[in-house]
Amino acid sequence: MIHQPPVHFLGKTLTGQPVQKQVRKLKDLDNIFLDQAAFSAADMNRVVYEVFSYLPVDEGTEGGLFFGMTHLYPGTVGQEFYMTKGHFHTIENRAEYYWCVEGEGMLLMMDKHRNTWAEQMQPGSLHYIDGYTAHRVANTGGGILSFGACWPSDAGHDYATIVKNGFSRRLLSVEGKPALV
Ligand SMILES: O=P(O)(O)OC[C@H]1O[C@H](O)[C@H](O)[C@@H](O)[C@@H]1O
Ligand SMILES: [Fe+2]
Repeated sequence: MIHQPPVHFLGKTLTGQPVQKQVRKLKDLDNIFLDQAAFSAADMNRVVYEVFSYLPVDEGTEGGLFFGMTHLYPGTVGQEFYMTKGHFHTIENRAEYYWCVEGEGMLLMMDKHRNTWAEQMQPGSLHYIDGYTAHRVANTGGGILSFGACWPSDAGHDYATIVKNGFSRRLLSVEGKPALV
């Protein structure tokens, strides 16, 4: 039997059934940004990013893979660029790939010892995120940053550790340029 694949990935667009769309607004990113005054003054309904996910197996399936496309909008809160919440995986040893399709950004990674480093994202850049490593993406450009992701379906997302302790370094816009401080 010959099957048509159910999902198509054209440029930065993921379409077909079953693709799920998740929208994250500023109000979903409480306790993420450093400048709480700037955060409180901002429009909480502002969309920061959208994630389109292809989840062909149930969440938690050992050995399965998920696929996602994230569109992260440009913007800042205080001196910080719009960024994803960031997470460790609940099953800590699970790795992930990110790759940049469009735009300019920075992938922040932090290991269990709280060492933080960053990789530059530009169209075509491929990023291997090892297990035990928290990951967050910031949009440092003037347009949409689109990146793909592929991760194990049993990895899970541990957001709580990042909401509580953050990353050990922050990516700030200093004179319009990204600086890890
Ligand atoms: O989950 P966040 O930290 O908000 O990042 C946004 C999303 O980025 C990628 O698409 C990941 O693969 C998703 O698992 C993640 O949900
Ligand atoms: Fe992840």
